Amino acid sequence: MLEVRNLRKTFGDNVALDDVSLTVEPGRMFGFVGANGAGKTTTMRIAMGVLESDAGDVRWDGASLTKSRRADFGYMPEERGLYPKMKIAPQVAYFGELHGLTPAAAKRAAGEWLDRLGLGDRGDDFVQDLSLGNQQRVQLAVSLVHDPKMLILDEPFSGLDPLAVDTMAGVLADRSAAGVPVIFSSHQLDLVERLCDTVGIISKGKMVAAGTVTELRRSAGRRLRVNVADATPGWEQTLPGPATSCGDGEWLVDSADDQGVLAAAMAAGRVVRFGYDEPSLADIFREASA
Ligand SMILES: Nc1ncnc2c1ncn2[C@@H]1O[C@H](COP(=O)(O)OP(=O)(O)OP(=O)(O)O)[C@@H](O)[C@H]1O
Repeated sequence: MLEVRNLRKTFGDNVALDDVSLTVEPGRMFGFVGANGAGKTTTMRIAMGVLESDAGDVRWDGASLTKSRRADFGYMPEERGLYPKMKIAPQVAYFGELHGLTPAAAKRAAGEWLDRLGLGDRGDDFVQDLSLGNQQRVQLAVSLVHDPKMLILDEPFSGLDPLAVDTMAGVLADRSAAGVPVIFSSHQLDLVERLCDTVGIISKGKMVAAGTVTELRRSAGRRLRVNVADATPGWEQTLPGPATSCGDGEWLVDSADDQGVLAAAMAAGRVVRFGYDEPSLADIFREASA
């Protein structure tokens, strides 16, 4: 289990992280979301020991992280980190050896991961000759080649086509199912909602919400969605709570009085839609980041 506790980090006067904590449990996929500059990369860099925090600590399985324990982690940095003029298969194997695999084991694992990621026939190509999306697959192979105990990935899905997204998502889900804690940052909230057990929302250096998507939905509060065909204009003023128009006669109503909303709608005309509206992660994100 990875525990990030009370991190603080400043760059000059800029407070990049202010008391940031999060936990990634074994077999869980944690989606780390936040606007540009919110502090995701800084948090992950500190977790990987690339950057030092001013305060707070990072623990792995209950103990402080040391360099050698971090060697068991797989990391996809935001700035990536491949050698453009080196061939793909030897490069992935080289990173495996850096993490302690024997040359034979590293070569075998590199071949297996490149096959799995759809690059089995590109092993002799130079990295610089691959498309950006394929370079990203190689970067994923590099982060996985040594069978890491923890995966930390900075925007692994950015710039990938839908098929590559599916491949990447499948690999991460497999690793997570095998018990590996996985944390990744992303701006693709639909993807995070689909893949992650737990989500953390960071805004201006502070964690403003964390939990399962169900928990976040519950705390965001439910609203009623109602649509009345041919209603008299202004009927929404009879509702027992503030209403926001969604267009085409549909309204979102902030009210715990569901029967009161239904009664007002029925009095206004023919009710063609009525029910609770589950906020999407995008809705929750907008609210939490406001
Ligand atoms: N090396 C650095 N020197 C100075 N300021 C930095 C440095 N790295 C990050 N920052 C600042 O720290 C804050 C957090 O940046 P960070 O890169 O962690 O955000 P992020 O959430 O990863 O953003 P994005 O989604 O754009 O990648 C920003 O204000 C950024 O300008």
